[in-house]
Amino acid sequence: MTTQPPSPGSGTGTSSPPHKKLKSSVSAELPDVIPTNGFTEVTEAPIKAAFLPNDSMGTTETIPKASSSQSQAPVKPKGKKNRKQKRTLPEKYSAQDVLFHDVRDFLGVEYVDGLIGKKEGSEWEAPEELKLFEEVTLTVGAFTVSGESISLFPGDKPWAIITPFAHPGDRIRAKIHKHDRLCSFADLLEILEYSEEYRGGEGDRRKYPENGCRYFGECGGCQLQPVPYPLQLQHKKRTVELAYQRFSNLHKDLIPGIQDTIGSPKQWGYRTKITPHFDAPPKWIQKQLKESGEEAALNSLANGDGEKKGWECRIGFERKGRPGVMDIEECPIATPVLNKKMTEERKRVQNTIMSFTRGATLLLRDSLPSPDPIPSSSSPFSHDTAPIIPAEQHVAITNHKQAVYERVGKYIFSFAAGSFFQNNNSILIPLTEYVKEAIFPPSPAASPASKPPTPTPTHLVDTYCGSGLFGITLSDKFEKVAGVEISHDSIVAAKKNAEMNGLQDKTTWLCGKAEDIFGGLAEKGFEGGKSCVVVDPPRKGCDEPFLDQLLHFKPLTVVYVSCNVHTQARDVGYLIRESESRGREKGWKYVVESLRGFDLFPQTAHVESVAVLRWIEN
Ligand SMILES: C[S@@+](CC[C@H](N)C(=O)[O-])C[C@H]1O[C@@H](n2cnc3c(N)ncnc32)[C@H](O)[C@@H]1O
Repeated sequence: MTTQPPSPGSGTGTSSPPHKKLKSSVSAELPDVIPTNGFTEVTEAPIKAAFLPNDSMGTTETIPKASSSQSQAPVKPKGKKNRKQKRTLPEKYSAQDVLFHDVRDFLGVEYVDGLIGKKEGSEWEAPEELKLFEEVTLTVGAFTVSGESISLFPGDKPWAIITPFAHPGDRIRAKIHKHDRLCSFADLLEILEYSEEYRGGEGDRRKYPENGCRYFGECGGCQLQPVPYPLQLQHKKRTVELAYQRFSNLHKDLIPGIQDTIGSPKQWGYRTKITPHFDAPPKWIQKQLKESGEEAALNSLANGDGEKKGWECRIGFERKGRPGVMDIEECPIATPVLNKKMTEERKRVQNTIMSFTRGATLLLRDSLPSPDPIPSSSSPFSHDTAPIIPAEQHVAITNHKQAVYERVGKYIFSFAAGSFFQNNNSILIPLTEYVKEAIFPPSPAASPASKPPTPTPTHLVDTYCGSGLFGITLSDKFEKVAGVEISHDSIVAAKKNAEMNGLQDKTTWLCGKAEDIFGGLAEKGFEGGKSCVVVDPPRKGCDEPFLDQLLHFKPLTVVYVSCNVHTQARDVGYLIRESESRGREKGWKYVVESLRGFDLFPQTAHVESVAVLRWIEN
C-alpha cells in the first residue's frame, strides 16, 4: 500500500485554484491585452463521460462533435499567440499518463488513436479558436481519475478541458492557462450552477458551513470533499476498474468484477501524519530588515510586517497547480492532536523564521502515549488489559527519530516518527482482516476460481514489510512469518514489534531488497507450496526480477496491496500472463480472484488497491 502516502496539498499539479485567490500569481501570466469577451459557451453536457461512476468497465464512447451552434463564436484575443506546447510524452503509469488515458476515453478511443496514428502531431494543436487566457463557460462531463473535472470544448476539433474543483454536471466559468496533448488546463473562476448529484457531502460548505475545509478551492489536497461519501467510494471503484482495463494488458475475462470500495471508519480527522512546509525568507528581505536595524521586526514578519514588505511567512501545503506554499492553520483530515500541535509549531517557526536560510518541512505524527512499561519479549503487550486510549489523550511527535506507538486491534506497533507507517489508523483493522480472509476464505465457495480448493498455507512472507504491519497482524494464522524490507530502521522496528507482541519465535525479519530474499527462504523452511506472500511495494510497484522470483517461488496465494493501482495493474498483468506461459506444461497458473479498493484517504482521489491472486492447477 502506500509507500509515500500523498500529503495534503500534493496534487498532480496540472491546474490551479479559483481566480479570486490567485490574483497575484495569475497576473504574472496575463497577456498584454486581456480578451474582455472571449467566452465560449457549451450549452449541453458532453454526451457521456468515459468514467462517470455508473459506467460499466470497458465501455468508451466516441463523443459526437458539439455542433457549432452550441457555442458562441469566441472572440480572438488581440494579445499573445498560443504558446508552443512542449511535446513531452508522460512517463508510463505516471499521473500525467493516467490523465492522458482519461482524455482519450473522454474524447473517444477511436478518434484519439486515429489522430495520433496519423503522426501529424495535430493532437498537440489546440483548436484555433481556443486561446490561452480565454474564459470559457462549460458543463462538466466527468471526473478524471485524480478528481479534477473534464469538459468538452465545442468546436470542429474534439478537445478536452481539465479544471480543478468542479464536478460532473456543474456549469462553470474557467480560464485556460495551458495547452497540452488533446486537452487544455484551466483555472476555475466560478461555478454558475452546481450539480446536486455530486455535491451535498459532509464537506460541502454550502450545506454544512461548519464542515469541510476552508482551504478547499486552493489547497491541492482534498478534491473530492464536497462529494457525498458513497460517490467518493464509487469513484475509487471506477479508478480500480480503469487501471486494470488500461494497464494490466489482460483479456477482460481474466479480470474479475471490481468489488465495492471499503470505506474508512473515519472520514475526517483520520490522518496520523502531516508534513507542512515553509519557505525561508528571501535574501532581499533579510538584508533589508537587517540593514534597517529592525531587530524586533525580524521575528514578527508573520504578524504582518513581512507582508507589508512584500513577503509573507506561509506554513502549510502546496497550492493546487501553482508553485509556493499556502498558509494553513488547520487541516480537517488530520487528527485533533496534530491540529493542536500544528498551532504550536506554526508559532515556533513564525517566531524564528529569520533564522532559516532554507525552507523546511515539519513532521507531525500522532502517537499513543509511550506505554509504561514498554512491552518486551519477556512481558509482551496484552490487549486484554491495555485500555483503548481516546484520541484526545494521544500525543503529537515532531522528532523524526522519536518512537511513535500505534495500536492495530490486539497488536501494538512502534516505529521512528520519520519512517513509513500507514497514515489512517482507523481503517487498518478492516484492511488487515480483509487480507487475512482473502488468504483463508471462509468456504470454498468464496474462492470459486480455485478448484479444487487450494491447500491451506502455514507460512507467510511479508515483502516490503515496513515495520511488520501485515506479518504481525496476520501472524496468528501462521506457523512461521518472514518479513523483508529495504530500510534498516524499519526492519529493526519490525523485529522489536514482533518482540513487543510476543511473536519473536515465529517471525524472521530480513533487511534487503525484496527481490533478493526468495533464495534464502527455503533454508528457513519456507516453501512456495505452503506459503502465502503479501506484496506491498512503493508507488513505483515491483521490479521484474522480484516478480520472476515470486513466480519461481510459486506461493499458494499472493495478496498485492498497493497505493498505486496503475503499477499494481501492470504487475498483476505480468504475473498472470507469465504464469500462463510458465505453468502451461506443468498445468498450473495464477488467477486474479478479487480486486477491491480501500479508502485510506477519504476526501482525496487516492485509492489503496488489494488484489488477490490464487495459484491453481489447470
Ligand atoms: C508501502 S510501504 C509498505 C510497508 C508495510 N507493508 C506497511 O504497510 O506498513 C513499502 C515499503 O517497501 C520498502 N521498500 C522499498 N523498496 C524496497 C525493495 N526493493 N525491497 C524491499 N523493501 C522495499 C519501503 O522502505 C517501505 O517500507
